[in-house]
Amino acid sequence: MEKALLYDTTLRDGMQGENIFFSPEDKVKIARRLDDAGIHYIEGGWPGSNPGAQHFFELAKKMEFKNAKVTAFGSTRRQGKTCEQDGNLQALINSGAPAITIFGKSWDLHVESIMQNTKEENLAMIKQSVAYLLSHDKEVIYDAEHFFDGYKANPLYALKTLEAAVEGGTRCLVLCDTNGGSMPCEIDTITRATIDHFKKIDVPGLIFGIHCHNDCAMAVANSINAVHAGATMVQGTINGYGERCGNADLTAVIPILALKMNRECISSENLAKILNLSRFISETANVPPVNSRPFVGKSAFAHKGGVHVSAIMKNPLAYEHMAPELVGNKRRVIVSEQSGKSNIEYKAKEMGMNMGKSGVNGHQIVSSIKELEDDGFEFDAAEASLKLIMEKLTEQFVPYFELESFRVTVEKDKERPCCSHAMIKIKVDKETEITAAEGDGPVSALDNALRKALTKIFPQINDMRLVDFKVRVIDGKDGTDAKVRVLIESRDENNIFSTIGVSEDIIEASWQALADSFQYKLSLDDQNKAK
Ligand SMILES: CC(=O)SCCNC(=O)CCNC(=O)[C@H](O)C(C)(C)COP(=O)(O)OP(=O)(O)OC[C@H]1O[C@@H](n2cnc3c(N)ncnc32)[C@H](O)[C@@H]1OP(=O)(O)O
Ligand SMILES: CC(=O)C(=O)O
Repeated sequence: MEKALLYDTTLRDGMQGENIFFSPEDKVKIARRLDDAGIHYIEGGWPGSNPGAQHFFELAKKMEFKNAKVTAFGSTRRQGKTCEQDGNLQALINSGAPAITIFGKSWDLHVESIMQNTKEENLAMIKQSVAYLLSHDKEVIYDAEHFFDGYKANPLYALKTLEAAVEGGTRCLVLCDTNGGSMPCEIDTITRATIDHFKKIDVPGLIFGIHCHNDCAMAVANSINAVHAGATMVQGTINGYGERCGNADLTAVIPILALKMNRECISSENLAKILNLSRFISETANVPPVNSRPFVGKSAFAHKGGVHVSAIMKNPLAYEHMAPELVGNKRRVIVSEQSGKSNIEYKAKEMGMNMGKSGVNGHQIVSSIKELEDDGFEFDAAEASLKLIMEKLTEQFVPYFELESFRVTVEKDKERPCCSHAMIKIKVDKETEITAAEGDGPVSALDNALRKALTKIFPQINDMRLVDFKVRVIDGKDGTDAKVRVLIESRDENNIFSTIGVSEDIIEASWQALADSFQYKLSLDDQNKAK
């Protein structure tokens, strides 16, 4: 089995992505998770760039890594300075990182018009900087910035820059598609030609790496093509964060290398941590996870079309390219207007529901759900309400409370902000409860009043809180008024669940979603007790 080396640059190139920021302490936590997942190199930042990066390397000196080597990133020395005079090279050495990655210029356009340098001085900068860092007992990885664009413009010079790095002593050349504009076939051809060139020179122990940006949505494909053409190291970031459109997403690259290309790079135990690693990093970056992200997204193994669900119930291979558990993900079935009876049967089993003795079958349930979706409901976003509807349709619904009436008032005067009050009358076990409460808004007042009424009888309600509230206006059909769809997300100690309400009136729609969340929470607790 051929080996692949996994090089993560989330903490450096990932942080060059818009809105991505990690404090040094965040970086420590992320580095631990990357190490725990078996990543081989963790690039911690550019110590010559900012105090935060330097602080991370101070913290990293005290850390023990079981799998990974920490790498500090920087550039070759500046023109007109010696290596000893170059603050950036000194900061790399002082970082204490055992490995150092420096980038140098491969494209004559950058050498001449951007650095306003000579080609010869650029070669000297590369060779001397590599040699200088090696003389300080560092492993040196050479990132050939813009290598593919440089090769296309002037192949002989681009190869000379790599030769300079090898003459300086590095044994790892990383070919970078810095602008992300290369196509997979170009990556393949140029990587092969470059590797063949160095085979003729015969440098013992020389390996190649790849670093791709995603400007043409090709970063993963280009990285995989480079490996196919002979590269060993793949640089990328978790979730594909990075400059402009990002880097090659390691949450896709790693499963592809391990499962599709049979490269020795990660144990199956660590591969199953990829989903949690992806979620942890998006949580730390405070960026919502992308549902459609291959392998690790919530929808990566979600089946919505009835034809698909019917088939995967017979054999998951029918619509899944791999078992979701291999990357820590799971299969999901969604019920919607695109469903057939199979979605209902699958869902009922998953929810631990039998179809009841009502004589209602999957076909009848699915057509009722299609009618509700036509009215504006959206059950793929509200599985708790879906369960309650299925219970109602199969005559298994046991209400914990019934609404008699509610009244909500909102007051505003020019002196004070808005203030909402709700009064609610409900029936629990033939007893009538009347309560009133205030809230920041009408839904919060209603939530507080219902909570107050139910807490006396069901104290477990206190474990549950409303965490998200979304309203969407849905176009009226057949000349009717526009409706609103309210989605509420609630959370208790162990569960997150979503409920839905639809009405022409926002308070009525909110009430439906709110009432479903309390009903669902109480039935969930009873089910758990019964287990
Ligand atoms: C492809 C990549 O993603 S490489 C990584 C890019 N990442 C970053 O830029 C983030 C960190 N950068 C920084 O904090 C700052 O840009 C610093 C500290 C590195 C440099 O800051 P400054 O000294 O103020 O320079 P500034 O950012 O304006 O310009 C970059 C300089 O580096 C030079 N340079 C660029 N690449 C290289 C290289 N490989 N070798 C030597 N010098 C280089 C440029 O020619 C320019 O030089 P100039 O100041 O003589 O014009
Ligand atoms: C080195 C690097 O980040 C690049 O070339 O894109």
